[in-house]
Amino acid sequence: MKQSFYDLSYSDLEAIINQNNLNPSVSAILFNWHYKKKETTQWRDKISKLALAFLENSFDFSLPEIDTVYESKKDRAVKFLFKLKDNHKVETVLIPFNNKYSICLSSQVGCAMNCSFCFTGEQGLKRNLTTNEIVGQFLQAWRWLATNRPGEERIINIVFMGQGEPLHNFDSVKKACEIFLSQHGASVGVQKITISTAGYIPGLKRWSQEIPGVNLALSLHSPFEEKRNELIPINKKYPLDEVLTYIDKIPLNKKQFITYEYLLIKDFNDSPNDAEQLGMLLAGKSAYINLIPFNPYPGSHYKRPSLDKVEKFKEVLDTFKIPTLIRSAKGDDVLAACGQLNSNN
Ligand SMILES: C[S@@+](CC[C@H](N)C(=O)[O-])C[C@H]1O[C@@H](n2cnc3c(N)ncnc32)[C@H](O)[C@@H]1O
Ligand code: SF4
Repeated sequence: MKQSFYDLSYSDLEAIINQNNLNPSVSAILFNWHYKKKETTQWRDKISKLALAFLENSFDFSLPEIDTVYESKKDRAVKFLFKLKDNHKVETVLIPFNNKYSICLSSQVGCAMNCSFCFTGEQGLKRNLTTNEIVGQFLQAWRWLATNRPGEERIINIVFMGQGEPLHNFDSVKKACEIFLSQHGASVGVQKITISTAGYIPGLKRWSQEIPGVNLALSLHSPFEEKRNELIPINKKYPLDEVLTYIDKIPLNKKQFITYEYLLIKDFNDSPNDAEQLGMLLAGKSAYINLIPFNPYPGSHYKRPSLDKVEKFKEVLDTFKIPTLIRSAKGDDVLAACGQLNSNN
């Protein structure tokens, strides 16, 4: 089977082009057409016949197939169900703001972490996604926008908040980040990429050493170890205390901060005391808090707190002077909001 072109970082491609004595400009031409112009055919006319024959014999240029597109009637969010070559399926979401989008990428088919509030967790882990399947989600979503919402094909943030635990599939996620960041291609700014984790310490170590500029979001969800154990089983192996101690030691650049995501569940972790303890835990850190009211899904047993309760929770955090945002549930009418992705069909 041919290797996917979309698994190659720019330096991988350069090395292959050099080894095969092809014109060095081929690498820049390919990255420019695929990732900057996001165009799949015209690059073929821009290189020699020799280089074209070599590339077509060596690489697979196909992308994950779009199986179904779900467009929110409420807020222009778009969810894609992709069919992969082995018939596994995975979901990706375009989250709108103004006429731009953030893209929420999946890193695994399902997830091994089994969090008690997450539809993806219910799927279990089927397998890791390859780099080309991650990069492919981005390119296909961009092309869908160019065709269906011309003028709106502006994806300016990339968040690994779809299906899966990205730090549990570090190699593929890291290579995908390298491809997105490459100056020869999409040239996404490092601060525009965020990896969200449930707190998988081995992956945190690799993130801090290998792609430290990429933003990190920690799914915190309770300042209390016992309650967090109930929500995120991996907390029993990597307790919050150890995760925060590890994160605190990571040198951040001046513009960098850690986002702490806090899922709000009615009558479970939404009291003023929970907010107070959370504030005490994070006060003084380079922190942003994102409050995420629980998004229900078929068969879920938790409930979302009232908006009034959510706002009161935020008011307590405001007293600690920690910037806090209440995240709206975009695309929840098509099960496209946080934690509602599930491709088990
Ligand atoms: C689906 S996860 C993917 C990234 C990574 N696995 C993690 O847990 O951070 C992205 C975010 O969605 C949150 N989430 C999961 N299920 C949710 C639900 N039902 N309602 C609201 N947020 C949810 C997670 O806690 C996490 O903060
Ligand atoms: S919240 Fe994240 S880590 Fe937990 S099951 Fe869902 S995708 Fe996995």
